[in-house]
Amino acid sequence: MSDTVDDVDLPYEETASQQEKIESLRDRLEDLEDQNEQMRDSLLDANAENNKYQQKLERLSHENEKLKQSPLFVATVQEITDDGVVIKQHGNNQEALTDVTDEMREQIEPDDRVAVNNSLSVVQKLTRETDVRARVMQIDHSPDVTYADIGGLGDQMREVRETVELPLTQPETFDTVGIQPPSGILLHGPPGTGKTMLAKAVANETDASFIKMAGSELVHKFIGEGAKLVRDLFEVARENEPAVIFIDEIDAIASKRTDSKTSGDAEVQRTMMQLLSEMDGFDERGDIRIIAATNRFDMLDEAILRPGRFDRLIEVPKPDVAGRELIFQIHTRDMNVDDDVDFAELAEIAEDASGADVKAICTEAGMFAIRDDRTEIRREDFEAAWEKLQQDDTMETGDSPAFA
Ligand SMILES: Nc1ncnc2c1ncn2[C@@H]1O[C@H](COP(=O)(O)OP(=O)(O)OP(=O)(O)O)[C@@H](O)[C@H]1O
Repeated sequence: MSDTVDDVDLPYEETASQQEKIESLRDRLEDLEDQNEQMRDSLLDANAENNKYQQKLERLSHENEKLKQSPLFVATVQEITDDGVVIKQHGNNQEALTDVTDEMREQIEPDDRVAVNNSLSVVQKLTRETDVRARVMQIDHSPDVTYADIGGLGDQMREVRETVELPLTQPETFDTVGIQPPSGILLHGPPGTGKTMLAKAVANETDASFIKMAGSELVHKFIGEGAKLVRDLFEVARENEPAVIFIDEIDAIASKRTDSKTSGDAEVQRTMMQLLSEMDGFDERGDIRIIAATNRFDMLDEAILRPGRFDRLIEVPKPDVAGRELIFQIHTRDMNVDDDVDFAELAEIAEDASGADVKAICTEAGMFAIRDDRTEIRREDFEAAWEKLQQDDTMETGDSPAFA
């Protein structure tokens, strides 16, 4: 708006008469008014158009949100072709050819997992966070359990160290002796006896990542994905070498074959086969050790116990009286315990308690002291805690005194 009168191109000659100048200026004014009118119309049209697009955008965003909210299905990208994207749906394993936006096409690649809606359009690519594998697989780069935290499992600890720690820390010893280190070890025994702790401790003491997968979650929650998740598990371990893979509740994917031919069984079989084939390729696996755990040893399929697979079986029983005493000492390390508390005596009383039970007794004893407005935990607190635990357990299970 810096125009001054001097800049304006006057619509008349300097020599024109006053009357002619006025006429010319009036004409120019009319022209300008017309132009102004036209521009205002265009502006109004553009505004109306803009509103229309704005509304459309809002509607589409809303629909997009709705699409994302309605249940989505998980599929794996098989192939990206000029005709569209071939996806394989999880659950029914059916393949479908679907179209994707250019933007999505750039983001995805074969083997990616994607969420699809009812009409099988790809709505989003699953990232590691949203991806189920992040939910079935827990990766702990430095677990905080040490051997000193485990009470009463001397023999088991020695065996775990020999079979897991030695191949990781001194692989050359095995080369010199000319034997292959055991492939996988299987810890079996009642719940809450320290199987997970053993696996975590050995990972910690060898500076290995601890990668845990729960067998039951694998087959019950992520139907149709078991085999892929097992493949992913080993891939993640390779990315995080040295690593200890811990498969908890392995019975869920490796129980004896049943005669029933339901699709669920077929899925479990596929998952187990994948696990076996990963284990059979163990030689190339480098710094990865595999530990599995089960409370249902009797249920296991022989196939997983063959040489080269889980060929080292370690029983992790409930602690004996000396073990319970040690576990009491471990779990009261940071507690303000009265001098009159005798752990040997408590260990006698808490007969049949597992390590997890002993821990629960300690925590509960602390709660009794707090409720009684005390900061020191007395012998009667531990006794009351054990009583309570037994009662709770009888109410829950109707039988066993010790809970899992
Ligand atoms: N031997 C033990 N020494 C010290 N604490 C123990 C011992 N066993 C169990 N605990 C306590 O119980 C908790 C549960 O143990 P853990 O998860 O290792 O048992 P688990 O055998 O893997 O059980 P599950 O079969 O139910 O998975 C541990 O975090 C620990 O506090």
